[in-house]
Amino acid sequence: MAGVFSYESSEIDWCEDNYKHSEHIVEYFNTISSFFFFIISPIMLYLLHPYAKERNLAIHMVWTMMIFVGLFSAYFHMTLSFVGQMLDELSILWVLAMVYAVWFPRRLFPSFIKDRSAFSILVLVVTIVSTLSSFVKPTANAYALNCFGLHMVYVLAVEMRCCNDQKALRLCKLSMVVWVLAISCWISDRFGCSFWQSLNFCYLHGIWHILIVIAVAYGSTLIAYIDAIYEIPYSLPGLQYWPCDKWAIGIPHIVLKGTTKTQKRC
Ligand SMILES: CCCCCCCC/C=C\CCCCCCCC(=O)N[C@@H](CO)[C@H](O)/C=C/CCCCCCCCCCCCC
Ligand SMILES: [Ca+2]
Ligand SMILES: [Zn+2]
Repeated sequence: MAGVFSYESSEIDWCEDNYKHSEHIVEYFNTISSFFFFIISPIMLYLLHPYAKERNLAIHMVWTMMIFVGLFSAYFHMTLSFVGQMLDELSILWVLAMVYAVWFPRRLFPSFIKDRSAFSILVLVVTIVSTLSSFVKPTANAYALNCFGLHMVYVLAVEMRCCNDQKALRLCKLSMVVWVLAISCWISDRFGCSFWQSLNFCYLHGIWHILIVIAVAYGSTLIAYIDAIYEIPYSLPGLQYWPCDKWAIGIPHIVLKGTTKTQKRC
């Protein structure tokens, strides 16, 4: 039993050299880069608050759980233990489940689903089954998670087809580019390690950590914006960048220019 906690008990070993910078941390750069989740998550929680307050406070679960993804990712790369691997992957699975439950467009629900509560129960059942199956062949989990990720990207692309808001279209292109770069780093680290070792550059998985957080921040804001347009249209949602809207890059967030629940009551 203790074996599952022991260093290097996971079948997965990323390209970065083990114990290169510390005798206690197996993959140093991969561990350090996981802390990027701790920087972005509180900012996203703060920026999404006006929209979450208006729509549903459960939305905050997404970025709260992302803090745990960062924590478990750091623990996994620090130890490369089997427990670390499962915590890392299962935390991602449950964030994805949360994203589906709160943001999956109602128009795309299967015909036998009546409302979002019924859809959330379906997501919960699928997630529990996936959690149990993840112990059958743990090396396959990461590929399954990327397939769910790919499905989210497809949903976003479908939703953006009839959008003519220039700011949203630009954000969509940017998030897709960052996601493609991120997934290229992940695949290249997994399958092209000997090439990167010959160049003495084994940091692609750490770069993936940084890029995927940015892609999720951009993509989740966009899907939340589309959700706000359909679900709380009276609040006149718009997109803005933090810290300065005029800058070419920044962190996108939703601003509500119309009435809110509290104003409606008055
Ligand atoms: C369409 C917009 C929806 C955006 C919301 C997507 C929600 C994504 C939920 C969690 C993503 C966190 C991923 C971070 C992983 C960091 C930990 C890590 O590196 N783990 C690896 C082992 O160390 C493991 O091998 C990785 C497995 C693959 C995870 C796949 C996650 C899919 C992410 C999809 C992102 C879509 C962004 C869309 C932008 C257009
Ligand atoms: Ca390694
Ligand atoms: Zn990782």
